[in-house]
Amino acid sequence: MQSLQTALQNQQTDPELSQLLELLADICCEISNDVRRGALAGVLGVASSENVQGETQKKLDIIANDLIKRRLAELPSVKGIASEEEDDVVSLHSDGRFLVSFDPLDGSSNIDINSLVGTIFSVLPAPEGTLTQASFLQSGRNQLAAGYALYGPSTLMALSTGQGTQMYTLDPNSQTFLQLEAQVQIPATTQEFAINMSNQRFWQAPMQGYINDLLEGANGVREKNFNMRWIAAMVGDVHRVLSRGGIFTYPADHKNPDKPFKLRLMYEANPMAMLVEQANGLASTGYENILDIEPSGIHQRVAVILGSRDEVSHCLSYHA
Ligand SMILES: O=P(O)(O)OC[C@H]1O[C@](O)(COP(=O)(O)O)[C@@H](O)[C@@H]1O
Ligand SMILES: [Mg+2]
Ligand SMILES: [Mg+2]
Repeated sequence: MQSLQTALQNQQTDPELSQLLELLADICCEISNDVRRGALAGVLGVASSENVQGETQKKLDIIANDLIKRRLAELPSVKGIASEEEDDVVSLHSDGRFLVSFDPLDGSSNIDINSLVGTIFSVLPAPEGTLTQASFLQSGRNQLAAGYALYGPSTLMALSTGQGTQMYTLDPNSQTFLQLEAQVQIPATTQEFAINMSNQRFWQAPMQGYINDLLEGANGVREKNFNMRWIAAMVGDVHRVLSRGGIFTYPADHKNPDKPFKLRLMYEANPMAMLVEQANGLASTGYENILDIEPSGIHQRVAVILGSRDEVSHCLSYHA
């Protein structure tokens, strides 16, 4: 198995970008060690704070955020960062070439039940001039790299630099990532969907119609049965989609009129959309390809429908 470092060299990745991705991998390895030690490392439970989005922070949200911020500051090529757990962007090196957006810990509600969590990251080119929020407001098509680490029974990492999506596994002995798959391919068809069904009555008509037809299974217009999975961590649900196909969606809902969408564009939807598209899948809001969205804010939220190409297209036909 080739190491992440060798794989990036073989792909002729820009050396400074490789250095950044290797650092991100190293940081994820450190977070993985904290997650594994759990209560022994004192990382479980809630912190006494809220993030900019009014969500209660878990200790591990803050620990992971501070670790990523501190370690990325070591690299002169990083101009600034944006994080789910930071109100504003953070300036690092004024001459840096890269911007990094991240969700330090995705699936926070899973931490205390010892279930799947992960870290999601996205790398953009840094525009010239002073760093502001506007520096980050670039469409997902501009991403130089996107990836996630999944802290599960083993620690895995999915990564794309625009040359397909690769999957790596963490070797706990050498503390390095080794390549499992050089070209992840999401099957075009599926019989598996992922959605938080408890929000059903709050969805808009197109999603109501689509999910109703899935639930009717072999007796309905789809003429086949569908299975449902919901991990409650996007990183886990997207990992399943990359592993064996499926459709994952967090659609618009009117449960809370001030918050029609759940997932954040810059550090959840965009990096996952890149990984999925690079693995032959599709990622849309229902009306627009996620990677084509021109962002309006670093914490902007969007509807997400992603996964197996034919199934996502089928779902989009309800939105047409
Ligand atoms: O609570 P719900 O509706 O199941 O939402 C789960 C969704 O929320 C998230 O956990 C949000 O991410 P954070 O944990 O980073 O806030 C997604 O990963 C996941 O898909
Ligand atoms: Mg998240
Ligand atoms: Mg998070």
